[in-house]
Amino acid sequence: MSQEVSQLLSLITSSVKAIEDEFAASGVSAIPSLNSTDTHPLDLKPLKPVRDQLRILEGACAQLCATLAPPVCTVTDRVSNAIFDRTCLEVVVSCKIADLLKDKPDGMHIDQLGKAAGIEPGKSEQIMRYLATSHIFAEVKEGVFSNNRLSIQLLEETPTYAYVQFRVDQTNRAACTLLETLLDPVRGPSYEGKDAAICKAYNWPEGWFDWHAQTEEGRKEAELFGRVMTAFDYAVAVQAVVTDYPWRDLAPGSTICDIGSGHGTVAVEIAKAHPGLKLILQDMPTLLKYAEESFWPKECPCALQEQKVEFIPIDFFTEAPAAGCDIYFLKGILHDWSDELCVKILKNIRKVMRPNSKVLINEHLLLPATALPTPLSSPNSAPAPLLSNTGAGRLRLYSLDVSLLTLLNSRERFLQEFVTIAQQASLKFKSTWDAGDTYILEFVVA
Ligand SMILES: C[S@@+](CC[C@H](N)C(=O)[O-])C[C@H]1O[C@@H](n2cnc3c(N)ncnc32)[C@H](O)[C@@H]1O
Repeated sequence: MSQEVSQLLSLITSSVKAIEDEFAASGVSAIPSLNSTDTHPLDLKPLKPVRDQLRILEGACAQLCATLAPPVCTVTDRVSNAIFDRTCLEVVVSCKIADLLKDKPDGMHIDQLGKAAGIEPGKSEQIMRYLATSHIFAEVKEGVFSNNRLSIQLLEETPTYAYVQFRVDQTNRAACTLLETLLDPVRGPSYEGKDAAICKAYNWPEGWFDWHAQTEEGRKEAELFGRVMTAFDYAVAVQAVVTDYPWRDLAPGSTICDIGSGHGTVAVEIAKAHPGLKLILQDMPTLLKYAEESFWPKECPCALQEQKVEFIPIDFFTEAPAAGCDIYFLKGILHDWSDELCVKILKNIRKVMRPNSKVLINEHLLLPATALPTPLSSPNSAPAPLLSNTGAGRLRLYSLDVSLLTLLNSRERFLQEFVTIAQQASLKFKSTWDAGDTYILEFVVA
């Protein structure tokens, strides 16, 4: 066995053992079978050791398979699977197949299921078997399909359903024009939102968020996008932003201003965990309307009753946020915009900060995909022989990066890039907090 293969194998063994230990310590030691529809407390709240080990496991498994499999298989599979994963998910989400299988633990025969979905049964079977082969849905016996732990994520009531709809439809249409956009003499070299692939695909004169703000169709889509962000937040273990940053050290009554809050997926969790804090959510009016009228009354009615949460519309390029807050929190905001526009947003915040206010920038941090050891100064770390960015263990970040390119003509950044941008708004870097897949970067008045 080559040294690299044996190192990868031992990473797989040690990470699986560590994850099993965490399941045992969680109080619900049984790991649910993939073919059940059971949930586990760690599903939505994976602890830091589980997340760290899972990244290693995913990176090592993918690297081992890519090392041992014939290269032609890996590359041809990659392109076919990408196309047909998307296509088959589009079919099952549009035909609401997970909902048709709800509360049917013994599954449905494909004749009955195809008929209910409105698709010829033989053809439905091809779609369902492809997905069951990649563990989304279970084929309980030949020709009989049921939900499983993955397919229940496709029930219409879940945020993941909205996420899949958004990706297979709007993102996909935009992605199909990416090559043409990259080679376009005007759009190719531009970093302006209005020149993104999505604007070419839909013929929009302005950028994606302008479309959200300015058109009726866009406002409806913005509401859906709030649900999309909730699913994404769960996928990047957003709970860690709440558990791994010391919010508890803030004095009761301290105010956190969540800028570009969306519905406030994180803010709502902070409000539940720290009811003494005050939250101010600032975003476009459409998102705040849904947040105030639907999301918060369901998720955290106490915060509304006790007036611990306020909703204040903002255009963060032209207006300063609420003055004098203890914390200005920006999650997944700066990665949407060019350096120049990020400086504009931060300068607007800087204007209203008190001397001891903090700015928390919650973002992913890029690392190169080299096979070299991670620099010691880096907040990420991957054991050899994994890629320094953990490869498949962090692929979600790099697909998000290409998604930002496609939808907004923007990109994820390296730590030093955030420090440089913040300096231009007279903010000084203090420290980094590890929060799930993302990091919280703390800045103070320079
Ligand atoms: C990627 S989402 C992040 C949402 C939320 N922070 C989260 O992580 O779930 C970006 C948010 O910025 C908001 N946004 C975009 N342009 C804005 C502007 N000019 N002023 C205020 N909010 C804006 C969008 O409506 C959206 O909710």
